[in-house]
Amino acid sequence: MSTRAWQDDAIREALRLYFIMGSNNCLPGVDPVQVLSEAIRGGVSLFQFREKGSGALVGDARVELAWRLRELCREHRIPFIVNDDVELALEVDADGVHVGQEDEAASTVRRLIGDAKLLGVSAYDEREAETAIRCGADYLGIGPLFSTRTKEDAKDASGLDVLTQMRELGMRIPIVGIGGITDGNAAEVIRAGADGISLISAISLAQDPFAASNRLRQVVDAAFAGMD
Ligand SMILES: Cc1ncc(COP(=O)(O)OP(=O)(O)O)c(N)n1
Ligand SMILES: Cc1ncsc1CCOP(=O)(O)O
Ligand SMILES: [Mg+2]
Repeated sequence: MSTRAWQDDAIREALRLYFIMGSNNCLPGVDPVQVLSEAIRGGVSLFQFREKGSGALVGDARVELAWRLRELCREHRIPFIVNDDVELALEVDADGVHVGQEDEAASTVRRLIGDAKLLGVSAYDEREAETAIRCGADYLGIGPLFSTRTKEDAKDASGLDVLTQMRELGMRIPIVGIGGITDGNAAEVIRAGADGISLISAISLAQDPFAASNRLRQVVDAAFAGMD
């Protein structure tokens, strides 16, 4: 029997609108705490702190921002995930960690964080997905599905067939799509088999993060309602 604290249905619900952000993803002069606050008000269901890449905060400033965003999520009962950095996740008592293929091995991360925290793993194709599941992933981030300018070292866009094929192969693990997702293609991602959408720029660079996340949440919820 699994000793994991998170049930798949609760994970699927949390994945619906998964916002990822670091301070360098925001418009110049815009406070990331304000962006996340507005995004949560608009319907974000899960948040990942991803402070990396050019212009990212480092050292104490990075940890300080993690704490502020972590507290905001706790206040609103939104799970808080840390990208890449297990030590930081443990320090701020995050709800989980997300790692990719170039990061610390998923099996090691699972051992370090235990069964009470969520483990998200990125996968580009079915083979990486199968390995991630064997290594203890609670959910998969599949992508980039569409082309993205946000991640400097992103692979080429895969398109949506990878999602359809994973479901056809019988993979039932909670899945979130990532990469170039907007309100114009979000419904297709859900219809292809994802439990939710994860995105950065469609919210972090929006003039109105509340309106952007509200619209995205409506598109996702409508796509699920249309599949009933
Ligand atoms: C939900 C989600 N899916 C995929 C990723 C990408 O992870 P990774 O490939 O490790 O790349 P970085 O984000 O670390 O640059 C993600 N962060 N979140
Ligand atoms: C972190 C990450 N992993 C694959 S694509 C990507 C960036 C997603 O950003 P955007 O939603 O702005 O395309
Ligand atoms: Mg990573």
